[in-house]
Amino acid sequence: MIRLSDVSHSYGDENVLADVSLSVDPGEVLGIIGPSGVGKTTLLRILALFTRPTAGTVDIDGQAVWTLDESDRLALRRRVSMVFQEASLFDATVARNVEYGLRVRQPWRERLQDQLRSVLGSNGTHDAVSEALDVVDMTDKLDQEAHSLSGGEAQRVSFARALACDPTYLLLDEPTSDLDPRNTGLIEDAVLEARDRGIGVVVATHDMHQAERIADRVGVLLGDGFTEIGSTERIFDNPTDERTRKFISGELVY
Ligand SMILES: Nc1ncnc2c1ncn2[C@@H]1O[C@H](COP(=O)(O)OP(=O)(O)OP(=O)(O)O)[C@@H](O)[C@H]1O
Repeated sequence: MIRLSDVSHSYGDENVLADVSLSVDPGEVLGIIGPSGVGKTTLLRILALFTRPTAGTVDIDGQAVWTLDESDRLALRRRVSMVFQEASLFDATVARNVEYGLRVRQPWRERLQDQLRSVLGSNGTHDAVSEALDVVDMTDKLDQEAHSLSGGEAQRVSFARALACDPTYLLLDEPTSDLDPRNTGLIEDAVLEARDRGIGVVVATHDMHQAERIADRVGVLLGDGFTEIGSTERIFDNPTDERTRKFISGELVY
């Protein structure tokens, strides 16, 4: 479990998050909804251990990550994959892009072992790469150059790159904000497949309907913290906080 307890974060004088607490379990989808600029990316970066919060604690499986030394923290960080809002692929084929994600996440000992024993499947592609591309329906584009992909395809490859590492936790920052309905549906299906594999998925989105479709629990980020966090059904059908109710009904416009 990743757990944030009373986490606050500021950039200089600007307080972005205040006393945020949440937990993410393997095998669930947690949706973080809130308007643009409220701090969703900051929250994901804290969960990914990229950003150290100004205050509060971040635990992974009971270990307070910011009290650990660098190498122990890096070992925990390898269990978390993040997909950014913009797909950032290298100038190489789809397969190489996904494989690269796999390699950089491997501890050097495993990389060495992989080089010593053959890890290639019959078609010359690492099994984890093919499987991850299959989840996003991109196996037929293995050899295509990344720069020639459409925006939706590139985002699906980014997703596959994150999934191929076999993370315990997968963090997605507005994964479909610029995508058409077909690509959005493919990514949403892939999120559910990741969850069914036992991965804990966090999806930050300003699209509350997306959260309603795919999340098991939802946290509503308004102002500098959660107005509430709970089961998707309860948050959408019976919010206890007035600001949540207004945000979900569209009365609260940012
Ligand atoms: N590195 C940084 N330095 C200074 N301010 C920052 C930094 N990163 C984010 N901010 C500020 O923190 C606030 C929250 O930003 P953040 O990107 O976390 O929000 P968001 O909810 O993800 O927004 P969006 O949905 O538009 O991406 C914004 O006011 C932003 O300008």
